[in-house]
Amino acid sequence: MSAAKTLLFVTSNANKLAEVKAILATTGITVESKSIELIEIQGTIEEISKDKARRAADNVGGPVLVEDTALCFNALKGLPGPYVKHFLKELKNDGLVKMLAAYDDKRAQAVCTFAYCEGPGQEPILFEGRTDGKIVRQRGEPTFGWDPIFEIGGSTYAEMDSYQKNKISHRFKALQKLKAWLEEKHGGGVAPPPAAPQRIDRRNLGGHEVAQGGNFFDSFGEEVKPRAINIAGDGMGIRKETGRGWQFDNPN
Ligand SMILES: O=c1[nH]c(=O)c2ncn([C@@H]3O[C@H](COP(=O)(O)OP(=O)(O)OP(=O)(O)O)[C@@H](O)[C@H]3O)c2[nH]1
Ligand SMILES: [Mg+2]
Repeated sequence: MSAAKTLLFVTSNANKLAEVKAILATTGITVESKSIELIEIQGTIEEISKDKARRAADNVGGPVLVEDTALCFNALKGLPGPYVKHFLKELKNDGLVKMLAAYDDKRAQAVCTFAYCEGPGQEPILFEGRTDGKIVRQRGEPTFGWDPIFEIGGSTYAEMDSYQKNKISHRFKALQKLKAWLEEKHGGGVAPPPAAPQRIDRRNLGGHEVAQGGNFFDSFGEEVKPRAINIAGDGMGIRKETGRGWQFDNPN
Protein backbone atom coordinates (compact mmCIF):
# COMPACT_ATOMS: atom_id res chain seq x y z
CA MET A 1 0.00 0.00 0.00
CA SER A 2 1.32 3.44 -0.82
CA ALA A 3 0.15 6.60 0.89
CA ALA A 4 -0.65 9.72 -1.07
CA LYS A 5 1.11 13.09 -0.92
CA THR A 6 -2.14 14.57 -2.12
CA LEU A 7 -5.03 13.91 0.20
CA LEU A 8 -8.66 14.10 -0.77
CA PHE A 9 -10.36 15.32 2.38
CA VAL A 10 -14.06 14.49 2.27
CA THR A 11 -15.99 16.75 4.60
CA SER A 12 -19.10 18.90 4.58
CA ASN A 13 -17.56 21.28 7.10
CA ALA A 14 -15.77 24.36 5.70
CA ASN A 15 -14.22 25.26 9.06
CA LYS A 16 -12.61 21.83 9.39
CA LEU A 17 -11.26 22.13 5.87
CA ALA A 18 -9.78 25.58 6.55
CA GLU A 19 -8.03 24.32 9.69
CA VAL A 20 -6.68 21.20 7.99
CA LYS A 21 -5.30 23.27 5.12
CA ALA A 22 -3.75 25.76 7.54
CA ILE A 23 -2.12 23.09 9.70
CA LEU A 24 -0.74 21.19 6.70
CA ALA A 25 0.15 24.34 4.73
CA THR A 26 3.91 23.91 4.88
CA THR A 27 4.26 20.16 5.02
CA GLY A 28 4.37 19.31 1.33
CA ILE A 29 1.04 17.54 1.65
CA THR A 30 -1.55 18.90 -0.76
CA VAL A 31 -5.13 18.91 0.50
CA GLU A 32 -7.93 18.63 -2.01
CA SER A 33 -11.50 18.44 -0.86
CA LYS A 34 -14.90 17.16 -1.71
CA SER A 35 -18.02 18.13 0.17
CA ILE A 36 -20.21 15.12 0.82
CA GLU A 37 -22.71 14.71 3.67
CA LEU A 38 -21.80 11.18 4.66
CA ILE A 39 -24.17 9.01 6.64
CA GLU A 40 -22.79 8.65 10.16
CA ILE A 41 -23.55 5.49 12.10
CA GLN A 42 -23.90 5.17 15.87
CA GLY A 43 -21.01 3.60 17.73
CA THR A 44 -17.65 4.42 19.20
CA ILE A 45 -15.59 7.30 17.82
CA GLU A 46 -13.37 4.74 16.07
CA GLU A 47 -16.27 2.81 14.53
CA ILE A 48 -17.90 5.99 13.26
CA SER A 49 -14.67 7.34 11.74
CA LYS A 50 -13.82 4.06 10.01
CA ASP A 51 -17.31 3.67 8.63
CA LYS A 52 -17.24 7.26 7.38
CA ALA A 53 -13.93 6.58 5.59
CA ARG A 54 -15.29 3.42 3.94
CA ARG A 55 -18.36 5.28 2.71
CA ALA A 56 -16.24 8.12 1.37
CA ALA A 57 -13.83 5.71 -0.40
CA ASP A 58 -16.78 3.90 -1.98
CA ASN A 59 -18.26 7.23 -3.04
CA VAL A 60 -15.14 8.57 -4.77
CA GLY A 61 -13.65 5.20 -5.74
CA GLY A 62 -10.18 6.00 -4.43
CA PRO A 63 -8.07 7.17 -1.49
CA VAL A 64 -9.79 9.49 0.96
CA LEU A 65 -9.31 11.22 4.27
CA VAL A 66 -12.26 11.89 6.56
CA GLU A 67 -12.49 13.24 10.07
CA ASP A 68 -14.91 12.94 12.94
CA THR A 69 -14.90 15.29 15.89
CA ALA A 70 -16.25 14.52 19.35
CA LEU A 71 -16.72 16.66 22.43
CA CYS A 72 -16.64 14.47 25.52
CA PHE A 73 -17.86 15.71 28.90
CA ASN A 74 -16.10 14.07 31.82
CA ALA A 75 -19.14 14.23 34.12
CA LEU A 76 -21.28 12.58 31.44
CA LYS A 77 -18.86 9.70 30.85
CA GLY A 78 -17.84 10.93 27.42
CA LEU A 79 -21.20 12.14 26.11
CA PRO A 80 -22.23 13.84 23.90
CA GLY A 81 -19.02 12.61 22.24
CA PRO A 82 -19.41 11.96 18.49
CA TYR A 83 -23.06 13.06 18.68
CA VAL A 84 -22.17 16.62 19.65
CA LYS A 85 -23.29 17.95 16.27
CA HIS A 86 -26.90 17.03 17.01
CA PHE A 87 -26.74 18.43 20.54
CA LEU A 88 -25.23 21.65 19.26
CA LYS A 89 -27.87 21.98 16.56
CA GLU A 90 -30.78 21.60 18.98
CA LEU A 91 -29.41 23.05 22.22
CA LYS A 92 -26.86 25.60 20.97
CA ASN A 93 -23.80 26.38 23.05
CA ASP A 94 -25.86 27.65 26.01
CA GLY A 95 -27.70 24.35 26.16
CA LEU A 96 -24.43 22.39 26.12
CA VAL A 97 -23.21 24.48 29.06
CA LYS A 98 -26.47 23.83 30.94
CA MET A 99 -26.06 20.08 30.50
CA LEU A 100 -23.26 20.33 33.07
CA ALA A 101 -25.14 22.64 35.48
CA ALA A 102 -25.69 19.88 38.01
CA TYR A 103 -22.01 18.90 38.07
CA ASP A 104 -18.94 20.54 39.58
CA ASP A 105 -16.76 18.70 37.11
CA LYS A 106 -16.67 20.83 33.96
CA ARG A 107 -13.78 18.97 32.33
CA ALA A 108 -14.11 18.02 28.68
CA GLN A 109 -12.01 16.54 25.93
CA ALA A 110 -12.04 17.60 22.29
CA VAL A 111 -11.29 14.53 20.20
CA CYS A 112 -10.39 14.57 16.54
CA THR A 113 -10.14 11.32 14.60
CA PHE A 114 -8.88 11.27 11.04
CA ALA A 115 -9.48 8.11 9.04
CA TYR A 116 -7.45 7.46 5.89
CA CYS A 117 -8.73 4.82 3.50
CA GLU A 118 -6.74 3.79 0.45
CA GLY A 119 -9.85 2.82 -1.52
CA PRO A 120 -12.98 0.66 -1.60
CA GLY A 121 -12.54 -2.54 0.40
CA GLN A 122 -9.42 -1.26 2.21
CA GLU A 123 -9.15 -1.04 5.99
CA PRO A 124 -9.10 2.60 7.22
CA ILE A 125 -6.21 3.78 9.38
CA LEU A 126 -6.94 6.12 12.29
CA PHE A 127 -5.04 9.13 13.67
CA GLU A 128 -6.45 10.58 16.85
CA GLY A 129 -5.75 13.82 18.71
CA ARG A 130 -7.16 14.80 22.10
CA THR A 131 -7.06 18.15 23.85
CA ASP A 132 -8.19 18.58 27.46
CA GLY A 133 -10.22 21.60 28.43
CA LYS A 134 -13.28 22.64 30.35
CA ILE A 135 -16.75 23.83 29.46
CA VAL A 136 -17.46 27.47 30.26
CA ARG A 137 -20.09 30.08 29.39
CA GLN A 138 -19.49 31.24 25.85
CA ARG A 139 -16.77 33.74 25.13
CA GLY A 140 -15.29 34.85 21.81
CA GLU A 141 -16.51 34.90 18.23
CA PRO A 142 -19.06 32.14 17.55
CA THR A 143 -17.61 31.26 14.14
CA PHE A 144 -17.02 27.55 14.62
CA GLY A 145 -19.27 25.13 16.50
CA TRP A 146 -18.57 24.84 20.21
CA ASP A 147 -15.28 26.81 20.08
CA PRO A 148 -16.78 29.56 22.35
CA ILE A 149 -17.44 27.17 25.27
CA PHE A 150 -14.26 25.06 25.18
CA GLU A 151 -11.64 26.67 27.41
CA ILE A 152 -8.00 25.73 27.66
CA GLY A 153 -5.29 27.69 29.44
CA GLY A 154 -7.68 30.51 30.35
CA SER A 155 -8.96 31.15 26.80
CA THR A 156 -11.72 29.55 24.83
CA TYR A 157 -10.84 28.26 21.36
CA ALA A 158 -13.00 31.10 20.03
CA GLU A 159 -10.87 33.69 21.84
CA MET A 160 -7.70 32.38 20.21
CA ASP A 161 -6.57 33.34 16.76
CA SER A 162 -6.17 30.50 14.28
CA TYR A 163 -2.43 30.30 14.94
CA GLN A 164 -2.95 29.73 18.67
CA LYS A 165 -5.74 27.21 18.23
CA ASN A 166 -3.93 25.30 15.48
CA LYS A 167 -0.88 24.90 17.73
CA ILE A 168 -2.68 23.07 20.49
CA SER A 169 -5.92 21.77 19.06
CA HIS A 170 -7.25 18.23 18.90
CA ARG A 171 -7.09 18.59 15.10
CA PHE A 172 -3.43 19.67 15.15
CA LYS A 173 -2.45 16.71 17.33
CA ALA A 174 -4.24 14.23 15.08
CA LEU A 175 -2.65 15.74 11.97
CA GLN A 176 0.81 15.47 13.50
CA LYS A 177 0.28 11.70 13.65
CA LEU A 178 -1.04 11.58 10.09
CA LYS A 179 1.93 13.61 8.90
CA ALA A 180 4.42 11.32 10.67
CA TRP A 181 2.76 8.30 9.10
CA LEU A 182 2.88 9.83 5.63
CA GLU A 183 6.54 10.74 6.10
CA GLU A 184 7.31 7.16 7.07
CA LYS A 185 5.48 5.87 3.99
CA HIS A 186 7.48 8.20 1.78
CA GLY A 187 10.77 7.20 3.35
CA GLY A 188 11.68 10.23 5.36
CA GLY A 189 9.68 13.20 4.17
CA VAL A 190 6.81 14.43 2.15
CA ALA A 191 8.06 17.99 1.79
CA PRO A 192 9.58 18.90 -1.56
CA PRO A 193 13.29 19.84 -1.54
CA PRO A 194 13.67 23.44 -0.34
CA ALA A 195 14.40 26.14 -2.88
CA ALA A 196 17.85 27.72 -2.82
CA PRO A 197 17.99 30.00 0.23
CA GLN A 198 17.58 33.70 -0.37
CA ARG A 199 18.11 36.68 1.89
CA ILE A 200 15.98 36.15 4.95
CA ASP A 201 14.83 39.29 6.66
CA ARG A 202 12.12 38.31 9.05
CA ARG A 203 9.60 40.80 10.21
CA ASN A 204 6.72 40.33 12.50
CA LEU A 205 3.44 41.71 11.19
CA GLY A 206 0.51 41.37 13.54
CA GLY A 207 1.81 38.16 15.02
CA HIS A 208 2.38 36.54 11.62
CA GLU A 209 5.99 36.19 10.78
CA VAL A 210 7.04 36.80 7.21
CA ALA A 211 10.32 37.15 5.42
CA GLN A 212 11.39 39.47 2.67
CA GLY A 213 13.51 38.67 -0.34
CA GLY A 214 11.44 35.78 -1.61
CA ASN A 215 11.30 33.65 1.50
CA PHE A 216 7.98 33.60 3.31
CA PHE A 217 7.23 32.01 6.61
CA ASP A 218 3.96 31.03 8.16
CA SER A 219 3.14 31.46 11.78
CA PHE A 220 4.73 28.10 12.60
CA GLY A 221 8.02 29.59 11.42
CA GLU A 222 8.17 27.24 8.46
CA GLU A 223 8.66 28.34 4.91
CA VAL A 224 5.48 28.88 2.95
CA LYS A 225 5.26 26.83 -0.21
CA PRO A 226 5.64 28.81 -3.42
CA ARG A 227 2.17 27.79 -4.60
CA ALA A 228 0.74 29.89 -1.76
CA ILE A 229 2.42 32.99 -3.05
CA ASN A 230 1.02 35.30 -5.70
CA ILE A 231 3.50 37.26 -7.72
CA ALA A 232 1.96 40.71 -8.05
CA GLY A 233 3.22 43.16 -10.68
CA ASP A 234 5.08 45.22 -8.13
CA GLY A 235 6.37 42.54 -5.83
CA MET A 236 5.20 39.67 -3.69
CA GLY A 237 1.74 39.33 -2.25
CA ILE A 238 0.58 36.35 -0.30
CA ARG A 239 -2.85 34.83 -0.64
CA LYS A 240 -4.99 35.10 2.46
CA GLU A 241 -7.30 32.31 3.46
CA THR A 242 -10.67 33.50 4.69
CA GLY A 243 -12.50 33.06 7.96
CA ARG A 244 -10.60 31.48 10.80
CA GLY A 245 -8.31 29.75 8.34
CA TRP A 246 -4.71 30.47 7.60
CA GLN A 247 -3.55 34.03 7.27
CA PHE A 248 -0.60 35.16 5.28
CA ASP A 249 0.70 38.66 5.43
CA ASN A 250 1.74 40.87 2.57
CA PRO A 251 5.26 42.03 3.29
CA ASN A 252 5.01 44.94 0.90
O1 LIG B 1 -16.04 24.45 18.03
C1 LIG B 1 -15.66 23.54 17.32
N1 LIG B 1 -14.33 23.40 17.12
C2 LIG B 1 -13.80 22.43 16.39
O2 LIG B 1 -12.57 22.35 16.23
C3 LIG B 1 -14.73 21.53 15.78
N2 LIG B 1 -14.59 20.47 14.97
C4 LIG B 1 -15.82 20.03 14.71
N3 LIG B 1 -16.74 20.78 15.33
C5 LIG B 1 -18.18 20.60 15.35
O3 LIG B 1 -18.46 19.38 16.05
C6 LIG B 1 -19.39 18.60 15.30
C7 LIG B 1 -18.64 17.41 14.77
O4 LIG B 1 -19.41 16.64 13.88
P1 LIG B 1 -18.75 15.95 12.64
O5 LIG B 1 -17.37 15.51 12.95
O6 LIG B 1 -19.68 14.94 12.11
O7 LIG B 1 -18.57 17.16 11.60
P2 LIG B 1 -19.47 17.67 10.39
O8 LIG B 1 -20.67 16.81 10.19
O9 LIG B 1 -19.70 19.11 10.56
O10 LIG B 1 -18.49 17.49 9.14
P3 LIG B 1 -18.14 16.14 8.36
O11 LIG B 1 -18.64 14.98 9.15
O12 LIG B 1 -18.79 16.24 7.02
O13 LIG B 1 -16.64 16.14 8.25
C8 LIG B 1 -19.92 19.54 14.22
O14 LIG B 1 -21.01 20.26 14.73
C9 LIG B 1 -18.75 20.46 13.96
O15 LIG B 1 -19.13 21.73 13.46
C10 LIG B 1 -16.09 21.72 16.00
N4 LIG B 1 -16.55 22.71 16.75
MG1 LIG C 1 -20.55 14.85 10.21
